[in-house]
Amino acid sequence: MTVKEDNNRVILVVDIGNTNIVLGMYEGSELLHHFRLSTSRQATSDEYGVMIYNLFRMSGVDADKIEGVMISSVVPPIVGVIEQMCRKYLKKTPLIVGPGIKTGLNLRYENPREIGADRIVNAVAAVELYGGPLVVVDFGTATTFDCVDAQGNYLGGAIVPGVGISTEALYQRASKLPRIELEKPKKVIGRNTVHAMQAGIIYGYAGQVDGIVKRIRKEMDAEDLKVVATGGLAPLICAETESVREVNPLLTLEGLRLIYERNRIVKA
Ligand SMILES: Nc1ncnc2c1ncn2[C@@H]1O[C@H](COP(=O)(O)OP(=O)(O)OP(=O)(O)O)[C@@H](O)[C@H]1O
Ligand SMILES: CC(C)(CO)[C@@H](O)C(=O)NCCC(=O)O
Ligand SMILES: [K+]
Repeated sequence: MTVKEDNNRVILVVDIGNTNIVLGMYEGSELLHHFRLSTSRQATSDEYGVMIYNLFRMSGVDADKIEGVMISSVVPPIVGVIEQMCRKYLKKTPLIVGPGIKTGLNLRYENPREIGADRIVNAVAAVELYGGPLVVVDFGTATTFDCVDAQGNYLGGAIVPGVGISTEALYQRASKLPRIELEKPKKVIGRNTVHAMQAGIIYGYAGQVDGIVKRIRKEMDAEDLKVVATGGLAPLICAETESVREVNPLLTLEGLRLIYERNRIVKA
């Protein structure tokens, strides 16, 4: 790994999800490193501090070079723990996506505070990279659909049980169904249990995306709607969709970086 010797500022972005905490280190617009930790509701700020310390050491980035930290969280109890970790180990007070943070979007949810921060962050990145009108699909713990029109209005969207949790429920609740490897089966008509489950999950989720997108396109009256996807399972599912044009696994980190830049207070 290369160690950057220049004095350029580095920012740390942190996406706290229900399954994973994803961290990215950016120098300017360049993503130097990214890491995925499993979300632990028990871990203390010191335990997260040890992880961060090791990640910095492993990647050869000097923690003193961190100019600032931008966090989004959809797990309320963890954000305070990570915030404390940043203060103690990085000597930085992080910015947190929420009220008071500029996103550049006009949030048209009935109650904007209710929108998951990750959904806002995805929408910000997608608008910047692809331009509206668009829909972002994120295959995380939940699969989320977020719509933005050509004027930058965040319109809302849809929330579906995610691929991982629905597959887990099937295995937990049906005695004869095993835990399976998620890979594309050769045919949609499965002739054994594993192939039948793989067909149902992969083609089912792909069809769900195409079906919801079709309705969104109609409701937004946007023939030119762009469909962008992110999240761990996006490549697998989206290869089977007709509507998804772009898969960008790092969309949420990009969004956090953009929001940081829009809210950065330059110290004299
Ligand atoms: N190969 C796989 N087989 C089965 N389930 C998987 C696989 N890869 C990921 N998952 C599950 O899919 C879900 C989404 O995974 P992913 O890693 O994209 O989460 P994430 O985007 O970090 O989610 P969040 O942001 O909500 O924490 C998780 O519940 C995960 O356990
Ligand atoms: C839907 C999830 C769980 C996806 O991570 C998250 O965005 C969330 O908790 N949202 C809050 C509800 C909403 O966005 O309307
Ligand atoms: K996510």
